[in-house]
Amino acid sequence: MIEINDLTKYYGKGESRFKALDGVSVRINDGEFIVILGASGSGKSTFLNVISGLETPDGGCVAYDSQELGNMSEKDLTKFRRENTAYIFQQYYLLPHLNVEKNVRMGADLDNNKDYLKYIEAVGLSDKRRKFPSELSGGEQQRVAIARALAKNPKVLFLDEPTGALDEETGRQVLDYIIRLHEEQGFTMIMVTHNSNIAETADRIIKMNSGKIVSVTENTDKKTAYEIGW
Ligand SMILES: Nc1ncnc2c1ncn2[C@@H]1O[C@H](COP(=O)(O)OP(=O)(O)OP(=O)(O)O)[C@@H](O)[C@H]1O
Repeated sequence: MIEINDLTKYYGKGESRFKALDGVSVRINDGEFIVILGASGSGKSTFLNVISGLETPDGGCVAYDSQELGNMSEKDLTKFRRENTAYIFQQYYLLPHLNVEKNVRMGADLDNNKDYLKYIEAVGLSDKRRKFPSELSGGEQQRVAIARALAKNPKVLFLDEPTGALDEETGRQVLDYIIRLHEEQGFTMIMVTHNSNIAETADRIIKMNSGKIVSVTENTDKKTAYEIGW
């Protein structure tokens, strides 16, 4: 379980000081799929970055099974993140001089996980494993990023607008891969998106506004990537 308690986060100094997170508390259960919705600037990415340990809060705390991130040294936090978490962004951040297999292997090596080929297969790219990122479509590149993230065998997968750069058809396809892999492998998944339709595929929906959580809703009618609007 991830326990998030009364987080605050400021950006800037003096008069331009801005409260990006304002007393955010919520508990996330193991294996849950959470979607975080909110207008631009509502603090979604800041929230994701703070709970994943990428950024430090100015107040409050984040604990994974009672291991508090704030009590860890920089070195321990880096190790914790490497061993337990993975990130998928709107941009794919693949290494252009490495082929698909080597990009994914880089993720796998972090966890001494040599079984990386199965992740390439899981995202349907076995026949393209020797191709370079520039030879792939946007959707295929994002699927490589998914395979790379999952090859780390993360306990928690963070996604920030994973389909934001994709057209509808490709976006649905990538979302379908993500949802199916989550169901098969049971990691916890926390996804930030502008697309409120995607919330219909999640277990719970967190809505944010002005750095605060305004609602947390249980989704009792989970849909697939192909059943939602876009
Ligand atoms: N590094 C930073 N320095 C200064 N201000 C920042 C920084 N990062 C975010 N902010 C500000 O904090 C607020 C929340 O930003 P955040 O990126 O978390 O919002 P968001 O809901 O994810 O928005 P979007 O949907 O547009 O990505 C915004 O007003 C933003 O300008």
